[in-house]
Amino acid sequence: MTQYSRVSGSVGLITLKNPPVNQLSAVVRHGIVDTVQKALSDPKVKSVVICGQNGMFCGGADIKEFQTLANMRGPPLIPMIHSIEAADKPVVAAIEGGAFGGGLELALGCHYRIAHSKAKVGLPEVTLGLLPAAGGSQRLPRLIGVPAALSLITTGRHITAAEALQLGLVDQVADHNTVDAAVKFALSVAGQSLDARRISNFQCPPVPNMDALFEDVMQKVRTTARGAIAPIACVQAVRAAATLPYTQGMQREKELMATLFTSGQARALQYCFFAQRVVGRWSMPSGARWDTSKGRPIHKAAVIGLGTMGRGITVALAQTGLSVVAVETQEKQFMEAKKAVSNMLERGAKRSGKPLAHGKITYSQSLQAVADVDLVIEAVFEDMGLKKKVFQQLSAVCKPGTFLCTNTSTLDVDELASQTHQPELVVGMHFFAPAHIMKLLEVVYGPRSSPELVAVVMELGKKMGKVSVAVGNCRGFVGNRMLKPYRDQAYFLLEEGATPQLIDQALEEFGFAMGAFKVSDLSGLDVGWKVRKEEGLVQPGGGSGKSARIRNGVRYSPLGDLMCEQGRFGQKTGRGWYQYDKPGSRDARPDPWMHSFLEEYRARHGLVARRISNQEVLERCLYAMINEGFRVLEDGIAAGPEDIDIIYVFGYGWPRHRGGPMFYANMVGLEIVLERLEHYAQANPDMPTLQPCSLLRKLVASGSPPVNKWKEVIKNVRSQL
Ligand SMILES: CCCCCCCC(=O)CC(=O)SCCNC(=O)CCNC(=O)[C@H](O)C(C)(C)COP(=O)(O)OP(=O)(O)OC[C@H]1O[C@@H](n2cnc3c(N)ncnc32)[C@H](O)[C@@H]1OP(=O)(O)O
Ligand SMILES: NC(=O)C1=CN([C@@H]2O[C@H](COP(=O)(O)OP(=O)(O)OC[C@H]3O[C@@H](n4cnc5c(N)ncnc54)[C@H](O)[C@@H]3O)[C@@H](O)[C@H]2O)C=CC1
Repeated sequence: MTQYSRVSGSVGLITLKNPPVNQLSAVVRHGIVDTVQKALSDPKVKSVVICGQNGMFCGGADIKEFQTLANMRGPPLIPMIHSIEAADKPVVAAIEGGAFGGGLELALGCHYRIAHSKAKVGLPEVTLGLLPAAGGSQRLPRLIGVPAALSLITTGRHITAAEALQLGLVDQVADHNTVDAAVKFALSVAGQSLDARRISNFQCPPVPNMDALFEDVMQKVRTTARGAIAPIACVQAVRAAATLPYTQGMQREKELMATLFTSGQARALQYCFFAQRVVGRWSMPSGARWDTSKGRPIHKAAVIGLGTMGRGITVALAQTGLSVVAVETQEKQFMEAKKAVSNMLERGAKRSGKPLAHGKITYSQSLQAVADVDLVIEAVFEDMGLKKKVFQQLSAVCKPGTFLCTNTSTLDVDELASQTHQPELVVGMHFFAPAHIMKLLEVVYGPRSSPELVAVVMELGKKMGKVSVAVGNCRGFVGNRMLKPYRDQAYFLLEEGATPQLIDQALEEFGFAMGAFKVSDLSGLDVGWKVRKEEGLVQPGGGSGKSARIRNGVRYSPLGDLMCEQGRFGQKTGRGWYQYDKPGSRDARPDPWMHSFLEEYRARHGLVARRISNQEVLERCLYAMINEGFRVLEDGIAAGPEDIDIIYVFGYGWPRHRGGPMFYANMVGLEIVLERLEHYAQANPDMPTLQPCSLLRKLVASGSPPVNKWKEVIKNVRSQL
């Protein structure tokens, strides 16, 4: 709703009231239209202030209304904003908290904008697969110029009040009560001419070499968009602002929005927005939940092992303001880590403009140094024997009640918990490299893990700026478990006739940041090789005969092992599935050696290369992964499809505009996914990961309900077990 009052004698004060973020639902839009009308027709009112309740101006259109066009009743935003701009009394927006999307567009229709110093503003529509279509794409470039508007609109980034002031987006910044400041300001401008304040009448500030600017921006946007259409439409809309009169620009904005609005991409991105919030409301099979489990404050934390991961985790913890004890036993690593952490912190401070967190870290080469910490994150080598020893030591050294966490990427968290005196105080905190940058944190609980600990770790993840997803314990947890069948299929396709480039290109065209083989080169082929050797899967020389490509009755590809035997570990050795200029270089080039290697391999194993289509690459890699996702749901390892999708979007480079693997399956059609899996499973009886999982069959049998209804089917399936 919207509240109206007259304050200071002659100022009409309109307050948006719609928790949680005063989003512009139909009722609010009605309220604005009515109260603006009231203020403008009241002769006692000389100026108007629009603000939002609870320290928040407005979070934009009500995204929930976008689910169906039929929901979008009530006065449309565009004429509402026009009538504010056309008013003959000054209208001032008092921006506290934030003005985003339609909220900022509303403020741009006002004649003046005053923001609190802690407020943020932005046009994040692009992140929802849309563009600022309530005049934002036309007014913002007219106000702050084309280059700055392009930067804000194509990225959707939120900017501070200080930056907004510098850009001329707001007129004043208030340190104290913004509404009071706006009322005072409104009194001071009452009666003044508004001709120069209506942004739609402005000309865009001229840009030298405008064609070149737009070409350049479009090229950059196309590269980073990875197939997303909204950023491209945003550039086109701003171009219309720069080249067309306002009314025609608005027409173009409307046309572009109509295409975006009905696109599957907008649905996927809006699903991701809500899914990200759903995963914060975690639950455990025991019934413990986010709203009934209370954590306790963590003041001091420790990191054990300062290798690749430990360094990033130390930085992420220190940046939250915690005291951190960083432990590394090897002298060389110890010295290098200190320097590396300090550089990472400096770079982080430069990027964020926040003060350095150096002083909060103490370094030690002894585990004894962690005796008084509240929480430990272990990040030593991926070796069960070593980790067990470290957990036994931690259990002996740490004060009672200390939370013990492991950053293992695959090992059994329960087995580690069983090494300690208080197994209920052990969970996995699976960070992704680089740990201080990557947004995803998988929080892995076991059957004995205490809800208090899960609450603590989820909260800590939030403080570190992570998107934390609570999942159950199994090999590879959710992310790496689902990655295995995806990677296996990529290897099998190589055997059958594909090349690394062909497969990667298909996956990158789909929208992945990197194809499976580029990722493998980046993370190092030797990592998986070590694990496979420990599991007894590796036969020197790749083995021969029928058994060479079968392990435990299941198809196995020794290709990765053969690559490692040749020292081709990926980027680190300058040779992997691709070749690189030098070790450590990132520029992947196809390697002609690969052609003869694969030919020779196929000849040895009696395989005849065939043409592999992009469609087969996508179906086999993605549907195998999705099928495993259904198994993860069936096993209760993930609470719902949102958890899986968020893990993939934030941790594995899955294109956000495709919503995550489970949402994608829903978009494709579950019956189609099932049919294709059946087809491939029949052709490859030695690949059980292609055998459709029973949950997928049950979902199809129950009419392929939309993704937000899957939990009900899963509940029924699980109750029948
Ligand atoms: C042909 C059709 C023509 C149509 C023309 C329309 C053109 C347009 O211009 C379209 C738009 O406005 S699109 C909307 C643009 N606004 C945004 O993207 C802001 C989204 N919200 C945020 O970024 C953060 O919530 C924010 C920064 C605001 C606050 O962050 P916090 O971390 O403090 O809080 P959250 O946990 O994110 O959110 C709290 C609860 O609020 C819900 N929510 C947030 N924004 C919403 C919004 N705009 N609409 C509906 N619900 C919204 C959010 O879901 C959460 O609730 P729960 O999910 O229940 O927890
Ligand atoms: N590298 C990656 O991309 C990811 C790794 N992980 C997991 O993180 C853990 C660490 O991996 P990385 O950082 O890559 O390994 P790393 O080999 O770079 O670092 C491990 C560090 O632990 C130190 N260390 C070994 N024993 C120790 C002990 N008893 N006390 C103190 N320090 C000790 C080593 O000296 C080394 O510096 C592993 O469990 C791994 O599976 C998880 C996610 C991603």
